[in-house]
Amino acid sequence: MAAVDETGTNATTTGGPAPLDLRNIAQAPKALLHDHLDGGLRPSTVVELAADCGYDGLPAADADSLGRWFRDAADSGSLELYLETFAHTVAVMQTAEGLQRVARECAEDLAADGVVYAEVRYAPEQHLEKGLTLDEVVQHTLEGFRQGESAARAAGKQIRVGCLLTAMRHAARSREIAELAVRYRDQGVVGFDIAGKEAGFPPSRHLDAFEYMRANNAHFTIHAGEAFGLPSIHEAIAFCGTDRLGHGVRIVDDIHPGDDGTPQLGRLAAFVRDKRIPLELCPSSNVQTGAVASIAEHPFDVLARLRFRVTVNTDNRLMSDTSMSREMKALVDAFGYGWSDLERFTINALKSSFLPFDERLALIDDVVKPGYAVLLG
Ligand SMILES: O=c1[nH]cnc2c1ncn2[C@H]1C[C@H](O)[C@@H](CO)O1
Ligand SMILES: [Zn+2]
Repeated sequence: MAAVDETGTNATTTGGPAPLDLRNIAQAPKALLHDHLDGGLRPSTVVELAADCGYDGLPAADADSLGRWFRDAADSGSLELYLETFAHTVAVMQTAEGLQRVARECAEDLAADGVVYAEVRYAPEQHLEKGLTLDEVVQHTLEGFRQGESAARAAGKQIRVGCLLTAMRHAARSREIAELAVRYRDQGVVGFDIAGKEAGFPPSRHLDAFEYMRANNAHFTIHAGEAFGLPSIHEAIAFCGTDRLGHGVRIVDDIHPGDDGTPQLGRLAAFVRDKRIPLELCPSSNVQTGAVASIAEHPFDVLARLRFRVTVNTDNRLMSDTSMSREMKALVDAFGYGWSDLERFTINALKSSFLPFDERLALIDDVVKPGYAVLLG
């Protein structure tokens, strides 16, 4: 993989590290663990699918205005208001064609941005309004991901997409969705998750779903420690046995300066770090929902310096008007990271992925390390 500078020339010809600009970051192999299918549609696709399926509730008629509307509406300072914007994407993802197209474009867009491995999640229970069954929803989405992987390959880009099935935490279908995830584990579903409003809906409401996953040696992550703090993280780990934390950013509330000023970890933070529990951090999304005040004040750097298993994620590319490369660039600008930091975050993500171990290793050794070696110069 050749790195290019802003003029499009090959960075390796000049020697030394490639400039850390957006274009070169897009060339770097990246791994993404936390991206919502219904939060990553192209605005133009939302407009077209709405016309196809007769949805007349869109807040804007053309793709550019609609893209701006999503970003502005999601910039709400509250998770509850942020989540309201999904009504419009979910509305156009109710048919076989809609689901396949959105999944295909998701894989293509991530691949074009240099993502080589992605775990993309969505809640099948939200896509039954026009009569599809849960199984059909999963089958159409998996078919879309496979089509997107092939299209990316034809365009010279390599990507592997694993799917996570999410249950909505305010609803009562989590056990059913966990069973669905296990049923499709050999066809591209790599794990399970719960998402939605955090306050008032603790992860322990869904204990039987997590027990089912554990009983089947299957992987799961839990959105926790985003809009609600340490109790939610504690439950997700201690009672539910989560493999990873979706966001988990509020773990920083259990880290305080000691008498000599160095950060001291409370028991929960120490447990998360000791156990290498991955944090699926999503910087831009956290600013939009008010979980943190700005990227510069994001605990990402504190956690990275303390050697937590930090990973960089997009959460919702449409609502945050972002991409994997832009999230990385924002962190580079805020904290002065270099290529070796970005490589470490990428390897962290692959180590934490729900892929079989040998496949994780192959991506790290054959794709990620050689890719960053070129950029490091
Ligand atoms: O960041 C989030 N926190 C909690 N729930 C979320 C977040 N982003 C998306 N969701 C919800 C809205 C989607 O409809 C659902 C499934 O992808 O997950
Ligand atoms: Zn999320």
